[in-house]
Amino acid sequence: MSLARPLALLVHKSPSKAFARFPLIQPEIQAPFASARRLFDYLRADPAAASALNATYPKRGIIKTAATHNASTDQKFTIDLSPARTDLIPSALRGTLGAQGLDDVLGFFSGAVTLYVDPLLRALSALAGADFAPAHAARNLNFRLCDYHPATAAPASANGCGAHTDYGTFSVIFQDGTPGLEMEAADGSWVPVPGDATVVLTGWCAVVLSGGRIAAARHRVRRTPGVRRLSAVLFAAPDLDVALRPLTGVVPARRFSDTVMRGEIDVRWFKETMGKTWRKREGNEPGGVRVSQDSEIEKLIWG
Ligand SMILES: O=C(O)CCC(=O)C(=O)O
Ligand SMILES: [Fe+2]
Repeated sequence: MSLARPLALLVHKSPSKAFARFPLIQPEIQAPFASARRLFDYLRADPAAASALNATYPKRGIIKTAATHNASTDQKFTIDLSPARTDLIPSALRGTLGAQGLDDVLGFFSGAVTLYVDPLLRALSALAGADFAPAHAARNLNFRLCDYHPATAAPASANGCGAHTDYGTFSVIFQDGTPGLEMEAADGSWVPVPGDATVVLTGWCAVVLSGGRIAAARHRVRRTPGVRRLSAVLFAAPDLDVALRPLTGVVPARRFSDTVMRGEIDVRWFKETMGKTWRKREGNEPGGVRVSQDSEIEKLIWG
């Protein structure tokens, strides 16, 4: 019924049969997981350092540890960075954390940006039949480290990260070799992704900009009790002032809501609105945990 083509690339040496239909590319860079682990361990052992880091971004904080006391939310810890946030860290703290793994982590993300952002924007442009580059000129990027640590409020829970669709254009997920990431197949079943694959997933903004010619990939992370898993994710989204509607020149593959077609939603508003339900699922904003944030977004986008 729809022409939508999901973009799910796996960078994996020995592709499993389940992903044979996806294009595969060789891994070109590895995330520094020993350094990421060191950074999480250092910040969790030193609450004063964690508070000092969070004070550089008082709106939301940088390291999030709600899972230590909240059993019903995602059972993970995250460190959310961006080029702008990193610049706000005072130099003494930056030096301390740099030696505790942050330098390696930021060096890695900067290499990943160089290697992945332009080629992936070109790939999406080819799928959509319109140029994605102008809407991404200002580089609205976020870097996230996830630590699915066994010691959380619900150590036996399998819920590492609830089912969701990323809000932006694409996300590149680097994994430490531990399985747990799953992608939703067309029939609604969950397909495990090999733990050593690097995965490129598209998000809601890719769906809208491409006029529905690119689909978004719903995914989740399941935990194995007692097993620690780390991931590093590079998120790319359109510039905040871009109107969230099909790019000029795109013939929509399906009907969007009038709100979207009139260009009434911009990326800043969409990110803020989606982020709210997101943070509830992750336990970083008060409110009930929603079963699905995606149905609400679908209503807004498809009308
Ligand atoms: O940890 C992972 O593999 C995925 C994390 C994720 O989907 C997210 O943070 O949006
Ligand atoms: Fe995600």
